[in-house]
Amino acid sequence: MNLKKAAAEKAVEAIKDGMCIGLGTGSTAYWAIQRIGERVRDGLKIEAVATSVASEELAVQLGIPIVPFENITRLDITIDGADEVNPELHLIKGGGGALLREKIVAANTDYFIVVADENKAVDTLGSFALPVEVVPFASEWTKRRLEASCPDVQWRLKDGVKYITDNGNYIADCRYGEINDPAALEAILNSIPGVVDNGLFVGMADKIIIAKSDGELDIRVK
Ligand SMILES: O=C(CO)[C@H](O)[C@H](O)COP(=O)(O)O
Repeated sequence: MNLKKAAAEKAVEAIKDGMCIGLGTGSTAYWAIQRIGERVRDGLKIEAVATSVASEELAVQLGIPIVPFENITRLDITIDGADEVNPELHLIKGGGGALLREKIVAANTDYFIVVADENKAVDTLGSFALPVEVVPFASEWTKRRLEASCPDVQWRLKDGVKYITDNGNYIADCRYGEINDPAALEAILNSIPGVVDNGLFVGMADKIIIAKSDGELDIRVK
């Protein structure tokens, strides 16, 4: 059974005619976009924005109407994946490098649905290295500031060079171990000059759909 697909397809059931939809990024959001594409082919009337170039390209291939961000003021529903979800519905995101656009989109959405397989459910956030998006200017200085609060900070690399986000920035992957107060850490990180944003999504998810290997869906709501 494809757990990511099962969670994603359940989430897509919430989409109705006339809605503006935020499309997430990653291998779980991929299945949501595929299903939305099928429903559009069957006559669903929606408009969408995407949280990454990759998701936008996929949506366009599938015939999902993509509109400029400036053309809409608010999204009805966004469906996106996560790297970790905790029992309070707080998240770590950004494993795919799209955390900034994902957070902007989630923050401007009325109902943010997170889809995941059971491997993403944790009691305490922090096993997954927290992605922090950093502007390239003086980035080693910013990294040193991050190291003041985190024992293990590594630049994300792609093909041996620093990974560049869709926004032209770097990602520092920060291993904190257990993150017991995500809201406090989010505020600390975002107060460091040079940090654009970080992958902690605190209090943003309205619903989390976790597909389990026994075939059940674990659905958590705010
Ligand atoms: O935050 C993300 C991308 O920036 C993804 O939603 C997250 O990494 C989960 O990815 P996947 O569904 O492939 O496991």
